[in-house]
Amino acid sequence: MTTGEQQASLLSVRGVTKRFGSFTALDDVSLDLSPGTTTSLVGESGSGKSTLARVIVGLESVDSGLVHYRGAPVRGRAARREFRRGVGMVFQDPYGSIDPRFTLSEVVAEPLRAHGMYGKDGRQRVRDLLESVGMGSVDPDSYPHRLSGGQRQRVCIARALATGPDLLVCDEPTSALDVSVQAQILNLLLRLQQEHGLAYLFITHDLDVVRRISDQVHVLYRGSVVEHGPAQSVIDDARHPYTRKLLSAVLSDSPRTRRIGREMSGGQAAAAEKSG
Ligand SMILES: Nc1ncnc2c1ncn2[C@@H]1O[C@H](COP(=O)(O)OP(=O)(O)OP(=O)(O)O)[C@@H](O)[C@H]1O
Repeated sequence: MTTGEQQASLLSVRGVTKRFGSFTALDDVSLDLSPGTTTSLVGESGSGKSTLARVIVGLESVDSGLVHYRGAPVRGRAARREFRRGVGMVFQDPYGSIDPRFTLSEVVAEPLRAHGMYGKDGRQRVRDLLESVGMGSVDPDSYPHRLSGGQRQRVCIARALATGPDLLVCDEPTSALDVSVQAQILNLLLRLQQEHGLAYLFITHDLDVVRRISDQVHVLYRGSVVEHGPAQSVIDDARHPYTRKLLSAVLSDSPRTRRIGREMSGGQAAAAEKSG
C-alpha cells in the first residue's frame, strides 16, 4: 500500500498476527476501512473475527503488525487516546455490556468522563445521545434492570457514540436479540451512520445482513483473510472455495433471514426502528 492509500483510509490494519500460546488466532491480517462505509467481517466460529475486532479497538495486544488510524500508527499514549475517542465498540451481549449498578445516564456518560468531555453540558449531551437512539422517553436516572435486550443495546450504542467517534466496531450487535428487534437495531445503526457519517466494521454470521448493509466484505478463515472486496461481488461471485462453502452453508434462505430482510426493507424500516 502507498502512503496515499493509507491516508485515504480511516483505519488500516497492516500485517497483524496474534497468538494465544502456540495457537495463531490471526495470521498476517491486513484490511482498510474507509470513512462512512460498512465493512463486514465474516467467517465461521473460531476464524478470528472477535480477536481482530478486539485487536482493532486495542483490547488485545498484537505479536506483530500495526494499526493506523487517520494515517498515523496507533502507537504511544497520545495516539492511543485519540484513537479510543474516535473508535467505539458495540458488543454482542447487551446484558453483559452494561453494569447494572449504574444508571443509564451514568453508563452513557462514562466515556465522556473518561475523556474529560462531560463538562457543563454533559447531562444534556447524555439526554441527546439517549434520544438519538430512541430512548428519549426512558428516565435517564433509572437502572437498566427493567430494560429489554434491544433497549440495552440502544444504550450501548449511545455509549459508543458518546465521544463522537467516526468508526464503530460492532461485534455481532444483534445476534443475542429477538429477530424482530434485530431489524430495529440494524435500522437504527443505518440511520446513525447516515446522520454521523460513521464507518462500521461489522462482525456477523448472517450473510443476508451482510448483503444489506455492507460496502466491503472480508472473509476470515483460520485467522487469515482469504477473500475481500465489494460485498455484492464477494457474495455473488466468490472466488475462494471457503467463501463459497460459507455462503452455501449460511446464506440459506431461512425464514429468519427472510423475515429480517422484510423488516429492513422499504417503508417498514422507520416504523420497525421505533420500538425495541
Ligand atoms: N483469550 C484467548 N485465549 C486463548 N485462545 C483464544 C482467546 N481468545 C480467542 N481465542 C481463540 O482464538 C480463536 C479465534 O477466536 P475468535 O473469538 O476471534 O473467533 P470468532 O471468529 O470471533 O468466533 P465466534 O464467531 O464463535 O465468535 C478461537 O480458536 C479461540 O478459541
